[in-house]
Amino acid sequence: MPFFLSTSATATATPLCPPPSPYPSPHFRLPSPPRRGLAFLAASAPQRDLFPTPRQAMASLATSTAAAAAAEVTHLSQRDAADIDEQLMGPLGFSVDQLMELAGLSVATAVAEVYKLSEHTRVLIICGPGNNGGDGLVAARHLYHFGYKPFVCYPKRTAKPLYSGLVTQLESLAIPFVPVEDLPQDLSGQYDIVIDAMFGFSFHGTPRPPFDDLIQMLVSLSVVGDSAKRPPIVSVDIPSGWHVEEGDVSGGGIKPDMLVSLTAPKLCAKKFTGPHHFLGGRFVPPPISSKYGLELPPYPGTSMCVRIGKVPSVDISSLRENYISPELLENQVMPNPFDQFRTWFDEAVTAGLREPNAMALTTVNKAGKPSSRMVLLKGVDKQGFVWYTNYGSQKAHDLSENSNAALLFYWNEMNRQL
Ligand SMILES: NC(=O)C1=CN([C@@H]2O[C@H](COP(=O)(O)OP(=O)(O)OC[C@H]3O[C@@H](n4cnc5c(N)ncnc54)[C@H](O)[C@@H]3O)[C@@H](O)[C@H]2O)[C@@H](O)CC1
Ligand SMILES: [K+]
Repeated sequence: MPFFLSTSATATATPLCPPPSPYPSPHFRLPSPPRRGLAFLAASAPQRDLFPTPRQAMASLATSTAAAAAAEVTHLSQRDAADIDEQLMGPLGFSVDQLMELAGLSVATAVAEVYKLSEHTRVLIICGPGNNGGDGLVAARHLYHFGYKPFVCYPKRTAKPLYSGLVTQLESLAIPFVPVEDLPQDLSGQYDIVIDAMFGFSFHGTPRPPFDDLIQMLVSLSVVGDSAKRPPIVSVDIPSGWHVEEGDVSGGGIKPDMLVSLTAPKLCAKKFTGPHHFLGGRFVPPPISSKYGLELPPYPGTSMCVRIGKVPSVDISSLRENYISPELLENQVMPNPFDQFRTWFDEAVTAGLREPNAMALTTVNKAGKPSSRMVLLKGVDKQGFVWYTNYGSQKAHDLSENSNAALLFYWNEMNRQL
């Protein structure tokens, strides 16, 4: 029969311990000796100790990622890409400004998803004369608003109101426009990301000046051995200079680290071997999907981009986050840890964190073997923290043998754990 457990085991703890950070952090102390451990209280609540929502969400994310990797994603010919463009902006009622805005936003969100602001701040966006360049101008604006520091190289400006408007918008943000001749031959020292928005699906032949030199600059960048020592290259829709269908025919072209395909990948994307392939341009209406038989991965939630293909294997030791938080000193925290918990919990809820009531519960059996699992907080008062479980669970067994337990809340987005 189900019941719930409440604990006051951590009532005397000082429950304030931010993740590793430059400021002094109070310690989490287990009470010594612990109070009356865990009280088994009769209740008729159903078993709720699982974590259905995030677990299901994880499963569905894993499934959709794997599905996207496994399923044959449609690749468009140059002709079909241009046809789709025409139909979107003809019978389907879109304007070029709208599509460009959504495309540029997709590029910016994909970049921000992979290259965290804390490690990649300065972004050089090299823009070409057509709509691919326009996507770059839009992405520059969004990246600025995300907190990045964009620099734009836009050597062949198009004298149309759409483009001059985008330039004015960037100028109003004091985003620097860098002339080609002012770019250093080696971009590594000055930029943390380089976005290639020179040419998209209308590119033909061989690149003409000044884009030939700019492409060579990116080629030299991509041959630097240690990828950690150079800015990653992000290509918008097509790696500039590649044949739209055949790819890098000469083998001497740009080797981007990331490709953001728009609407649907073009045929050349089959030759892309970099670690990050994303799809953007979340505007494809059903008449286009059915006419061209488009098989594309679903966009998760409200995202403007979705990863296509395999998730790259990560070097675990390279994962790190620079925590930037206001100072937290012991004399700033409330004397009663329950009051402090309530204040922080309310802040976590107000900040819109996903399941701020999720907590890790660690129990220990009579042999001293610890076990941890996630449970959901169901209440808190001066008596302690409440969650639900049933007599048959391992945690219930452990608690009946050993009343010591620990709880951990981890509110990553707020740099707080408790
Ligand atoms: N429906 C879609 O698929 C959308 C497409 N968008 C973007 O639009 C791009 C296509 O835009 P455009 O058709 O304007 O074409 P591009 O941006 O691909 O390039 C066309 C421009 O490049 C020049 N050019 C072509 N070959 C050259 C060469 N060898 N040397 C020097 N210059 C050369 C042309 O004279 C023209 O000015 C897509 O790749 C994508 O980035 C987005 O803006 C919006 C939605
Ligand atoms: K490009």
